Amino acid sequence: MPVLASGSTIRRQLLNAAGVTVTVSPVDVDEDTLRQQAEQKGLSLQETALALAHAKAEAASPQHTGRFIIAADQILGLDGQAFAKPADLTEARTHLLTLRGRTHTLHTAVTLWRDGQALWSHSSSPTLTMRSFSDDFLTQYLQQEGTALLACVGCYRIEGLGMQLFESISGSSDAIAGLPLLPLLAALRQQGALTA
Ligand SMILES: Nc1nc2c(ncn2[C@@H]2O[C@H](COP(=O)(O)OP(=O)(O)OP(=O)(O)O)[C@@H](O)[C@H]2O)c(=O)[nH]1
Repeated sequence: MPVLASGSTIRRQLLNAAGVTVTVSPVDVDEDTLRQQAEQKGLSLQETALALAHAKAEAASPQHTGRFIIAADQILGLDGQAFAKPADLTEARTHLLTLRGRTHTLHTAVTLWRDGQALWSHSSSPTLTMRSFSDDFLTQYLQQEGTALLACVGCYRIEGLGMQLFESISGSSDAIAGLPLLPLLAALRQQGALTA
């Protein structure tokens, strides 16, 4: 059974729904410091997301010898500026007002490790254009979604009400939710962790 080195509920749900049972084993890496170091090295947001995914897999490795470890990371980019998950609903409102009527990118990376080695990784950059929703809609949306939004880097759940925020989307809904499934399932088959 692979290990999912993530505290993201939707990542586990996506794998379970696709028939992949995982052992959830979140890790505690200092994402802010790693992001700052990546920026100082001149890494792109996409490269930074991949570096963070690797850092999470590496942190999980010691306690899961011999097992496949799946780790992922997602950074929202708007005109080159990175957004992290909101600290509270006030910040979520501010984020959504900034994203309103504009196109942002979800730089998403996933990696597969075993015994301290990276076996495979993949990056995906869905782009999403938010419609110019009204202030009334935003107030209603925040009231309905509540603190569940604090777990979402874009302050939306694409699998639910979040879909009402958008004018257009390019990319798969699983990549938007934080885990590019088809490439990961192919990698798990290729490594013999799933039946081909
Ligand atoms: N439910 C849901 N979650 C989303 C969506 N878009 C982004 N997310 C979540 O936003 C989070 C992005 O932050 P990350 O730093 O990659 O992951 P995390 O939540 O900190 O969890 P770790 O993997 O333990 O670091 C992930 O949990 C994604 O699953 C969405 O549309 N729906």
